[in-house]
Amino acid sequence: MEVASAKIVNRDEITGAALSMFAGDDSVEIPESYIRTEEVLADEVVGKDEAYELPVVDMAKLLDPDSSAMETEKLGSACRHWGFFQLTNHGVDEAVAQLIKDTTVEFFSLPLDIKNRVSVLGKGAGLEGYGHHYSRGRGEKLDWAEGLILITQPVQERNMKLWPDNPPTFRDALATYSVEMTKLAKRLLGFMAADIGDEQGELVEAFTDKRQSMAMHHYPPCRHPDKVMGITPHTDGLGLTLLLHVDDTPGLQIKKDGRWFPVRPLPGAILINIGDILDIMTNGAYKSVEHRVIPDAERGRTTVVFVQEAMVGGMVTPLPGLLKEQEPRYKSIDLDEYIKCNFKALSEGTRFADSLRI
Ligand SMILES: O=C(O)CCC(=O)C(=O)O
Ligand SMILES: [Fe+2]
Repeated sequence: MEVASAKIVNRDEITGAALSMFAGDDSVEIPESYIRTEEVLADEVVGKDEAYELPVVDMAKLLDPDSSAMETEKLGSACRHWGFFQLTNHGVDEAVAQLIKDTTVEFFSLPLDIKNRVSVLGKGAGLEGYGHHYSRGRGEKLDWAEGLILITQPVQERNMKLWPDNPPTFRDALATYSVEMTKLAKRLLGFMAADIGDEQGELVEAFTDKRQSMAMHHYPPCRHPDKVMGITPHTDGLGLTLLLHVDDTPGLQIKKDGRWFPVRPLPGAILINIGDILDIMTNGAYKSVEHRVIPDAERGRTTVVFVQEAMVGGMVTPLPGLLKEQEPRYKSIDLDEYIKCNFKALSEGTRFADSLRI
């Protein structure tokens, strides 16, 4: 990540005490810094008794000329109304996906001193490395999770000192999966472009050869899931997010019409969501939607999340082609400046993209 942005982000180190607590050691009382019952219970969670369906988009149908138009409409509707969808038949090599899943589980199961070799506090790290997620405003409460964040593309921006060499498969598994995510994002963006009427290929171009980063999250089970948060409510500040569920433990919740909708992981699917930059680039047509994670009472949950950045000529801006027929709904801003402001706002518990609205 940009060195400039890295300094703004505050991530706490994972301590031995935190890991014992995560492991369910009852002699360790959950410290105040993790307790946020009021926040967890503040808004209603849609229960099992209410039927709802998160959009599912089928890449095979997008690619088939007979069904492509209808499926593209479905994709567009998901991006406009939910900001999230599960992508099936995504074409990511199964062995590549399995290897990154196994590698992620292996990494998190290593002893703390080994994981801390790539700690957020070491080797000049800021945003990158192993530790807690960012502390985000609201009294700087800590999330009930351990995580590893790394820049994966462009290759010359990789901070190899923070790429674990244990498990030994880690580096290759991540590099290979990163290429798959780049390809998948590009393919998907092509259909999004068709949906928003971007005829000049501006959207795909905006994402081509831009920075990609990844976050691996491990949310240990918590016997008091209404007291702690796995990840604080947020929208994704960057472009497009692609999330791989390593297991079938639920936990992610999406905000819609003031209520939290739990996501039921769909085996084999990749969960896609719109980040703030993509919301801005589509001039507000696609929604970057708030989400959070609540740990499960019984089972741990692990995810591998990839994030693609985007810009047009160095700027975060509604696509110029769209502005020929629409008034801009967002101000334009230099990408580096955007990233700095985005992380600063995150650490203050606010959302920078809101301040760009016209
Ligand atoms: O792990 C998850 O389900 C969500 C992770 C997330 O929201 C993020 O990395 O931005
Ligand atoms: Fe997120």
